[in-house]
Amino acid sequence: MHIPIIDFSTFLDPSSSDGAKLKTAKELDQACREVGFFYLAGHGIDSTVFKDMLANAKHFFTTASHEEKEEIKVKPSGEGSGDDSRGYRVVERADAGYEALDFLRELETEGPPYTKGLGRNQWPKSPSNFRSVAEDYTARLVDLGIAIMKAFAMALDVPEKVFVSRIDQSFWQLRMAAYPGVPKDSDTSKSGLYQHSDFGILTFLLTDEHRGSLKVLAPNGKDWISADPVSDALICNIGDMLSVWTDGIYKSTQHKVLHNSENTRISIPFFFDPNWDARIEPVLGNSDEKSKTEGVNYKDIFTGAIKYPY
Ligand SMILES: O=C(O)CCC(=O)C(=O)O
Ligand SMILES: [Fe+2]
Repeated sequence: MHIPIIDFSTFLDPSSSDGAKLKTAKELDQACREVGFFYLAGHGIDSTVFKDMLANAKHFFTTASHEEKEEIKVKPSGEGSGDDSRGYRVVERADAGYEALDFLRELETEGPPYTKGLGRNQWPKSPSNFRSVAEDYTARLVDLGIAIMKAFAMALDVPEKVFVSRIDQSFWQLRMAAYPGVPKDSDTSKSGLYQHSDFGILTFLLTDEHRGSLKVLAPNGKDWISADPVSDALICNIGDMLSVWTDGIYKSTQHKVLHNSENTRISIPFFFDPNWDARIEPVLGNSDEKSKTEGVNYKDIFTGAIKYPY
């Protein structure tokens, strides 16, 4: 299996012809049907933004004190300003080990107390540009997510508004993760993330230079392929809800992290998800009954996926 590199610049360029845009959209479409993963180049985001994001995440995980981390840790919903999902957490399980910071779109809701997912973000105080860099990055990826959905609509011959009206207030989630370094002589890695598929629409992943940590399941269901970083490109993958939306034509491919280096690995997934109130139903009228589902409500999927404590 080969993870293709898609140059998206033609689609983003307003002076491109419809024919040229369709060609790019079809390349994307093919990657989503066959692999469910692709590298996105020509996305228009300056590499300094990537560098700043990775540097700020590394700064927080490697230099923040225990107290600073505790202060912004994820708290249960109903307790103070907690909502189960935003802030700092440590995962130490048999099948996963990492530290994470999660930020989500803030909806205009009453509170505190907050219900699951509907609270407010908790930002590290240092470095001082942490929040502005992350918010700038988020704004760029929200625009990119909408543009890619337009490309999918074009390639699939679905009216653009069917997709756009359900993702134009995307309930995005920005995660910064640190997978701990693993001592050379240790025989099992406790640094990683169990096999899974992402539950939303589209994931944009930015990682540091470590190779061999992210593994993607090949279509034969046996081989694991390393999805190593490609300079200045984002690693993208399809989530379960887009797979449902496209009658199973786009693959939400299984993947996992097994980190074996002696150094901390920084990884920053951005989950581009539907609007909080969106209902997603298959749109293609695919005649294959096996791929048919009734459809799903995003907020049910999200609240089902967030299981506090982690
Ligand atoms: O860190 C990575 O490379 C991937 C993380 C991931 O798959 C996830 O958070 O869903
Ligand atoms: Fe994932």
